[in-house]
Amino acid sequence: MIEAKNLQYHYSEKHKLSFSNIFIKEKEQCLLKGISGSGKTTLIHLLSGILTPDQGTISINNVLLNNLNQFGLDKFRANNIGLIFQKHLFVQSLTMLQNVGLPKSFSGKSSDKNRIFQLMNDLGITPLADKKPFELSQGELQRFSVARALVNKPKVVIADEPTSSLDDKNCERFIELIKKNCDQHGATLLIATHDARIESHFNQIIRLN
Ligand SMILES: Nc1ncnc2c1ncn2[C@@H]1O[C@H](COP(=O)(O)OP(=O)(O)OP(=O)(O)O)[C@@H](O)[C@H]1O
Repeated sequence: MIEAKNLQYHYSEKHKLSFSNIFIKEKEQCLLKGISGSGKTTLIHLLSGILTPDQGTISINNVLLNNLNQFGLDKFRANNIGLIFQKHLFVQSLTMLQNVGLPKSFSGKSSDKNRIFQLMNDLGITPLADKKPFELSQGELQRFSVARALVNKPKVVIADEPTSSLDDKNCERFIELIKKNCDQHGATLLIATHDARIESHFNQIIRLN
């Protein structure tokens, strides 16, 4: 469940953003749409506790993020939210297998190799497991981002333009995998996107003004 009320955020005095209230029920799968600059990425960063709102409240699965300090937020995110970003941030000195396992160690759980390999097999990236991030293409890194986001079986998955660097085949594969995984684990899914290819897969659409 994702609930946001009366959210406001400003990057500068001249630039203030306010958002309509949002309520996404547990297990719902939803797209976040809006023209460029409407605040999709900002909203995703607020919902995942990366940015702190100037005003308003955010609850994820009935936990009020406003009540958590930085350490609490980081721990809550590692345990409960799978994030997929437009830009792929990986630790360059680690292999992809080690990178995918990182959320497990952040959340204080031991590594689940079966889960990691099952996800990498589903995404067709197992042969790249021993490579380092700088050796991979953007599309390959994107698929590793998906594996990393899902490794902890999060109850909420939030993605920002996850299919922008994928060809049609991998875009289709991504949507199938993410929807299937969210269904299997009862996770709520929110995807911010411009990608017309994925719209038909979702009934629920939130539009930002
Ligand atoms: N770090 C920043 N500093 C100042 N202004 C910012 C910053 N990040 C975003 N903005 C501004 O805030 C507004 C919302 O940006 P945001 O990236 O959230 O929109 P978006 O809908 O995700 O855009 P796009 O679809 O182009 O990715 C834009 O006007 C943008 O210029």
